[in-house]
Amino acid sequence: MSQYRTFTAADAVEYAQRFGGLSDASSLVTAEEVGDGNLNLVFKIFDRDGNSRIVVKQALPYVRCVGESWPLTLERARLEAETLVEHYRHCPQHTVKVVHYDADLAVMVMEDLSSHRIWRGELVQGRDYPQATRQLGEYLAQTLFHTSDFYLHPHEKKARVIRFTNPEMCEITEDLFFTDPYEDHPRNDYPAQLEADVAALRHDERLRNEVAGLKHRFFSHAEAHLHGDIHSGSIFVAEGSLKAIDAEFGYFGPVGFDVGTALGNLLLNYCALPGLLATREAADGREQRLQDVRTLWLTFAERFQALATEKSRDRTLAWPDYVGTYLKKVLTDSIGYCGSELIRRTVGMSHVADLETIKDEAMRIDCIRHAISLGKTLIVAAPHIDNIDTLIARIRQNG
Ligand SMILES: Nc1ncnc2c1ncn2[C@@H]1O[C@H](COP(=O)(O)OP(=O)(O)O)[C@@H](O)[C@H]1O
Ligand SMILES: CSC[C@H]1O[C@H](OP(=O)(O)O)[C@H](O)[C@@H]1O
Repeated sequence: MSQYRTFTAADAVEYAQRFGGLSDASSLVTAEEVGDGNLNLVFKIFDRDGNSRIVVKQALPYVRCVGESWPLTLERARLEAETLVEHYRHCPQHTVKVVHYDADLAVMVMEDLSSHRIWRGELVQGRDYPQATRQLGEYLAQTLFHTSDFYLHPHEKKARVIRFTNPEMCEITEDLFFTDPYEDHPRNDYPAQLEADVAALRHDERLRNEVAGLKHRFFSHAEAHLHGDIHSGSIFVAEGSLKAIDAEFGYFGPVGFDVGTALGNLLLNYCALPGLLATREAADGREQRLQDVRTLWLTFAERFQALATEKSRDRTLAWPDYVGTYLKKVLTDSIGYCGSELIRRTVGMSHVADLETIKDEAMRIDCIRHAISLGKTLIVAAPHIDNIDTLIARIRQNG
């Protein structure tokens, strides 16, 4: 019989006292539920002085933003905790530290990142964190290289693919990214004024063919242990610091999916900036986002290449030219998945604050239209773009 029960604030305090690993645990007295994501409960636990000290996250047996009509596996708490532990092993400087995990209660306790802010909110305000994209590139290179066939023994890799098989969470991505936006689906959600733009996606044969390929690779290419949902709302930043959280979509999939999701969220902000900031600041912000796209890819690719040169364990994959050949394929995938993130966040059910908070309705619709059009362009162009400067030129051409 499962011990699972949904935590109250009092339960979360008691749990943090027992399992938070703090030497002054009895000073923890109150909790506030701060979850603003689509799926789970998140409690900040405060001490007597009102300082937030530790965080307790619990999976609900359903999708929080929809309700009990959409049941969802509690197993996602294990997948999240174990993915974060694994990523922390390879990149502690850019991964939240998990202190404790409990399968029966679907709860994990983790370090409190209240000194940081969620990156998306900062991007929406036009606040720049100059080191963030370099740090994100480092996180992606370290976590994806060390969980790939370049590094892991083939037996160990296969055992991990099994341990991190994540069918229910992957199904959400499979549907929301690659199916719904290209069909007339009730979960889709976009302004009526964009009906013609969205209908055109359904009838674009080249686009549909590329999206089929992206979904097929998401199903079948177990290249590395992905974060699985590395958007700017899953990343905390502070001056000189970046930490990834929220890894419940973690599984072994195509490396370009993580890189492309991260790039896509920079470009969602790029599309939204004209609606968020005054003309001059928006133009500067957009230039900065394009530089961020460049820095993110180059840091990821250079660091992955260096790790492969230094640490590849498989003698065949260690052939000096091979990592370059592989990274070209990763760039193609990344551009495709980046385009699919732009489309699923505008046409599909799950939207982003960058676009949703634009106050002027006509401007908001223009920005969403731009994101859809850029997403479509990138998905179709991806197989023909073989370097980052061509990608940036293509983004500029699109407006
Ligand atoms: N370690 C943490 N420290 C401080 N706040 C956190 C931490 N983890 C999550 N949060 C807060 O909870 C919110 C939701 O967390 P998230 O992991 O994104 O939930 P979900 O899985 O529902 O998307 C975050 O946007 C952030 O405000
Ligand atoms: C029905 S889940 C929709 C959406 O929510 C997840 O994001 P988050 O956990 O950060 O709120 C993920 O991106 C899913 O695609």
